[in-house]
Amino acid sequence: NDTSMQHRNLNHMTREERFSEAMRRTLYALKVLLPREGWTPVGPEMKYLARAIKEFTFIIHAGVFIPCIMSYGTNEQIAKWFPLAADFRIIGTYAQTELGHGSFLRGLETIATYDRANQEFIINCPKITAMKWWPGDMGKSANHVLLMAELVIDGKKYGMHGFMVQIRDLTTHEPLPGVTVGDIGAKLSFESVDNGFLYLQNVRIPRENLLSKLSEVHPDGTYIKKGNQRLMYGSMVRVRVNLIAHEIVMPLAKACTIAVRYSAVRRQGLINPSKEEVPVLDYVAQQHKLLPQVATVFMAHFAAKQLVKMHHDYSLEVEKGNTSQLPELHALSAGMKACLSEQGAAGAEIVRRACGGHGYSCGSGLPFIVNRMLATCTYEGENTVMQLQCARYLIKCADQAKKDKLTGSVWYLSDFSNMSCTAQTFGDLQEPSVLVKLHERRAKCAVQHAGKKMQNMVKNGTPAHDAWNMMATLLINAARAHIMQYVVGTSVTYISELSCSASLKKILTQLCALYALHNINSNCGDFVKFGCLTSAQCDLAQEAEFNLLKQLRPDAVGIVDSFDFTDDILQSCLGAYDGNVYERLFEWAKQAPMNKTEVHQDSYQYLQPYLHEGRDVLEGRGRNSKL
Ligand SMILES: CCCCCCCCCCCCCCC/C=C/C(=O)SCCNC(=O)CCNC(=O)[C@H](O)C(C)(C)COP(=O)(O)OP(=O)(O)OC[C@H]1O[C@@H](n2cnc3c(N)ncnc32)[C@H](O)[C@@H]1OP(=O)(O)O
Ligand SMILES: Cc1cc2nc3c(=O)[nH]c(=O)nc-3n(C[C@H](O)[C@H](O)[C@H](O)COP(=O)(O)OP(=O)(O)OC[C@H]3O[C@@H](n4cnc5c(N)ncnc54)[C@H](O)[C@@H]3O)c2cc1C
Repeated sequence: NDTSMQHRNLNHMTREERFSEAMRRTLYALKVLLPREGWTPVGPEMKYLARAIKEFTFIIHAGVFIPCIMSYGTNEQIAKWFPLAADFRIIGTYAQTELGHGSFLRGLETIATYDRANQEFIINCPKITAMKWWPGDMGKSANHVLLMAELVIDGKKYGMHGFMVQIRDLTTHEPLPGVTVGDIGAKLSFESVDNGFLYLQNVRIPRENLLSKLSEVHPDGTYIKKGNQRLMYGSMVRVRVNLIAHEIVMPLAKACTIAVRYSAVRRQGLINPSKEEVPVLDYVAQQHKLLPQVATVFMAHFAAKQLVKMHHDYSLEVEKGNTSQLPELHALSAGMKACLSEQGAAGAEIVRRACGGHGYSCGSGLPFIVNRMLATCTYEGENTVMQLQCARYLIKCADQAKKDKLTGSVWYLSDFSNMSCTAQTFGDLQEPSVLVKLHERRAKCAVQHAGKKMQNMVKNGTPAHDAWNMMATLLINAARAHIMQYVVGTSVTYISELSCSASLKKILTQLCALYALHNINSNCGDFVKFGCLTSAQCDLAQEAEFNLLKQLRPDAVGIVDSFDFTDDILQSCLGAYDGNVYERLFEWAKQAPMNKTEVHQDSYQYLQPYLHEGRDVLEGRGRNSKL
């Protein structure tokens, strides 16, 4: 209710206005509304803040830079940098991606050379492709970066390390000597974020600015490893775990709220010719577009909660020096981020398109969501690369399953019990336990299929790396199948253990079954190819999905209302709670800058001569053209 937090209409603002407004609102929220002892930008309030603000800035500062200080810094370094960053007295970003490399981290070219005489690191981007490119908050906001660079001592390379580098003067905010920094320009979305470029030339930093939890350089240049070097990748794992809730589940929930509410209001066409126009939500085709996406919100939310818990438990173990869970967590977080961002981004576009022309209007609030969700398929690990990372782990586990009983998220790879499906009716296929088994069997077969294909190629003399490259599509499918069985399995467990009313549990169980059946029907080739379902059972699976659409239709609006987004957050003429779509759209359009004058003078000057000729002809004073 604080007017300082109300959103002006973003679509009618310039990019620079949105950048400034997001910064004002974010700092107001964090510094005025939230100042409490012990508050940190990575605390529980963030999920409320992320809900409460449609566009905020300092996402990387709060979501990546600060957690990295905690992950990579020694206690002394944390004590120095964390309070400054948590209180926004320094603004940082995570500068890893370069103009020439983003996915292949071993190819990064920025160099940090140790200067023993002065006990400093000299940071250099040796060529244009080494320039840091993309980091959020870096173009105009950040005065520090957590720079990921190749450490070099006496000509020897030690791999990627994290360095704290100041890039702007703390008084004037001007770039420091050797620093060329700026905004990378207009993007598909994230208008309020200053993703930036950073070119460093002979920038010197003290030895103490190497974040040294995992390794350190002594004054004489001796390099000491202090832990599992794969923890150097740990920040990416944490962000992949966290971004699912913030950047996939929540935006998709907003898009579904808008599209379902609008579909309940928008009347268009007839089902029964003798009756009146129907709300488009009565069309089964519309239900088939919208309701599986609503189900995805819930299932992704449940699976993400489980992943966050797994990451939390893993983090406690790492503190004790036990990193044994890291490979599974890396594979699961990479696969979940990739598969759920793929589903979420596609789902947001499906529901946008289901809103017809008004879904194409920025006044619907949907283009903002769709464009922003598209970025989740690229940042924090491009999806293909992430799926292949997940597949790499699955293939290794499938080999191990031949001799060991596996546990954790891959346990099903060593489950050799009879997994044939005996479903005789569509009701059988709505049973959670049947759906879980079907997904486990499909995943197991997909992983084994990809592995077998590669083994056969290698047996016939193909080098392993070529076999891997040629079977990449099968490997990606195996990763998707693995994640789908994880999402379905964890959701079924979560719902069964949820203490809630029977009516709510019934709805959640129906949504879970809808999500699983929609996935089966969208991938029935796999389910038949791997012998999970017969062709007749595939027909039953379709019948089962349609039956659930019918059962869920009456509660569709109530279900999205339960996401509880305010009109101010949705910023949607189609999704406002009162359903006054047309009045809101008209009011919104009238506020467009184009309409601040009746005649748009800048364009009218070009049109005027022709219009006056037309006027003269029509008023009998001019000659008509020969056309
Ligand atoms: C004020 C409001 C605040 C709101 C806060 C909200 C917070 C939450 C929301 C956050 C918003 C999100 C914004 C994100 C912005 C975007 C940021 C970025 O994009 S940062 C840059 C991200 N970049 C990447 O992810 C790069 C991807 N590439 C890689 O990770 C690696 O290059 C690679 C894994 C693809 C390959 O690495 P490489 O060293 O070549 O490894 P190999 O493939 O050879 O594998 C070797 C070995 O290492 C293991 N491995 C690889 N990665 C990891 C890892 N991350 N963790 C653990 N282990 C890892 C791999 O499994 C192999 O193991 P092996 O046993 O040998 O099989
Ligand atoms: C909105 C946004 C915010 C970002 N914020 C940050 C940030 O704060 N900090 C930061 O460091 N970075 C950030 N990034 C950069 C992001 O991490 C990279 O864009 C991402 O890692 C992909 O790297 P790339 O762009 O170099 O693509 P590349 O790695 O060049 O990949 C290009 C394409 O090649 C294919 N490909 C690449 N490798 C493989 C492979 N091994 N197998 C098969 N196909 C492959 C894929 O199709 C891929 O899409 C951001 C990016 C975006 C879009």
